[in-house]
Amino acid sequence: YSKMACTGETCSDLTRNISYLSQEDAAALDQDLFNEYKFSVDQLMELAGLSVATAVAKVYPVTSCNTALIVCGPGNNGGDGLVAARHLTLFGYSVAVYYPKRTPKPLYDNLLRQCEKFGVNIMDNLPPSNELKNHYKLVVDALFGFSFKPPVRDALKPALDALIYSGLPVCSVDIPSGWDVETGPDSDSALKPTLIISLSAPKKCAKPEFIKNARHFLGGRFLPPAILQKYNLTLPPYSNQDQVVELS
Ligand SMILES: NC(=O)C1=CN([C@@H]2O[C@H](COP(=O)(O)OP(=O)(O)OC[C@H]3O[C@@H](n4cnc5c(N)ncnc54)[C@H](O)[C@@H]3O)[C@@H](O)[C@H]2O)[C@@H](O)CC1
Ligand SMILES: [K+]
Repeated sequence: YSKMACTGETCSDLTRNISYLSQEDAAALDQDLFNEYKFSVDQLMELAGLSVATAVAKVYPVTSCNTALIVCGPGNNGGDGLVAARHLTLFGYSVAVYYPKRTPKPLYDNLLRQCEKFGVNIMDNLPPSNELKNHYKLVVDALFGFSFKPPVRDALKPALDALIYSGLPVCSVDIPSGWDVETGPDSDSALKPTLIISLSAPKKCAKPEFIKNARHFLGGRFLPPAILQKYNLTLPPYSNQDQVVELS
């Protein structure tokens, strides 16, 4: 059982030497990367999406699971999903994207166009959730990330339900969609991912007590060392040139 120690907004898991970010700190860290370190969203999203595709391919190799559905939401979590869709295509997967609520910004328009050009199937409608198993081997949950505030609004409820009731392995980008960023799932019917790829640093909802049955990877290998200090973050080192590190 994990022993937790908390200082300010950050909690560290003493047995695994891992810190977990609050929702507020996750947003503040994100802003620091843009404002102080002068990263563009595109830069970080490319690395985040590449990490997601890399972890998915490690856990669900293309030799056994070659068809993936990616459900993308309206924010940057959805953008990570669009980037991952392109990389998974490059890794040999046959990929479909469902992106029901599109935010009209050049960033997302361009990522979507790239997906089309790479042969990703952009779908306007999903088959019924009980039929998804007939078409795909896994689903990537890129619906909501660290800015999500429950409960899910009606417009995106069907997309979340498709993830929950697909019966497929679910790979959640950064946080499992529908979960409170800090307190995790609110009921037994919440999404139960089989893989979580935390980006930059895990959020509090990714503590072991909430994600018992999932494999957990860290990705988004772009944090400057001074940010680790500022947010009092302890994270496992990446090996060599790896884009992801497994946390359990
Ligand atoms: N610093 C980092 O670690 C980075 C984070 N990135 C990604 O960016 C994500 C955060 O992106 P954003 O801040 O754009 O936000 P999200 O993608 O988490 O979601 C925001 C969108 O969801 C909607 N939304 C929020 N609550 C809702 C509800 N209850 N019902 C329906 N819709 C709801 C909002 O209106 C908004 O359109 C991270 O989780 C991560 O995936 C990466 O792209 C790049 C770098
Ligand atoms: K997600």
